[in-house]
Amino acid sequence: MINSILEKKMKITNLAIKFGDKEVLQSINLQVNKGERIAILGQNGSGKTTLLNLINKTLVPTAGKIEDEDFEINNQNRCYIMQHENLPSELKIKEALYVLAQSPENFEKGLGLAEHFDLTKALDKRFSKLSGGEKQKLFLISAIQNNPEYFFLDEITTGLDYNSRDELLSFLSEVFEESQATLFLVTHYIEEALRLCNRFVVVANGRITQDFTRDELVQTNFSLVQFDRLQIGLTEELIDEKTWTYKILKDKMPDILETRYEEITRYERDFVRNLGEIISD
Ligand SMILES: Nc1ncnc2c1ncn2[C@@H]1O[C@H](COP(=O)(O)OP(=O)(O)OP(=O)(O)O)[C@@H](O)[C@H]1O
Repeated sequence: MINSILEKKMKITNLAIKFGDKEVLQSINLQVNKGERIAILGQNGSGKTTLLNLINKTLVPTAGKIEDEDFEINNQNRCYIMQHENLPSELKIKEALYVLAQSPENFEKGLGLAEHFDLTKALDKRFSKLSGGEKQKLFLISAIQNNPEYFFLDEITTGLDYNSRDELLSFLSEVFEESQATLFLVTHYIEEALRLCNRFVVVANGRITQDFTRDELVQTNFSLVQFDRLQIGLTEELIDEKTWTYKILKDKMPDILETRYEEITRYERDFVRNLGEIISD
């Protein structure tokens, strides 16, 4: 079953886009298997959201092509969630799930998901009264109730505190464990990419400069500093001393720079996560 899904491919060739005179993406080449969960990483302004929007057809490229006949992405089978989504402030969660459900059965599924993910008590709360984490959960549930095959998630945990982010990531991990959906996730957070994705691509200088599967990361004994390189999208020669993450870690926790990500302690992990937040803000 999984094999037959993975045989379905999307092929992106020499994709480029300009905004006015500004060439944001110049030559993107990427082959995606259906069912992959891809983290799109890179510095601010590198073109991650633009790439996401080209793949989900919100934007039209100025050159190149996307061959995605095997995928058949449309408004019914995709969900697209961004940072700081909004709904009318007076709408209650239950009403939002109802309005956004594609059928009565899907609405029932939404209510079941709300119960499963501890939102039952909040069903009668108005949108304006929800916390940031509750809002993002609501958007995810309202999308998941419609059984999407494709997820386009753009910095959905930015601005959430540690506990809300942790909860949302557990929620999403559970969703993806039980589904064969394809995910494109734009994020600045190492933790988020590692928890949700099985492939990591970095966009820099209008191109994809790195492309790793999870297995490749594990086989190379990937350390934190290497992941930081990936995330920031610089080549080995340019990196070390020039990144803030590296400078701060070197100063505060020199030992963990070469420690394998899985082996660092919870405290160190939180430190790095907070550092990631400071840097990307
Ligand atoms: N509609 C638009 N019109 C003009 N310029 C745009 C438009 N959309 C994006 N850009 C520019 O394209 C570049 C890439 O933007 P994009 O949002 O894709 O980057 P990003 O990697 O997602 O950034 P961030 O990490 O800050 O969210 C930026 O310089 C941005 O200003």
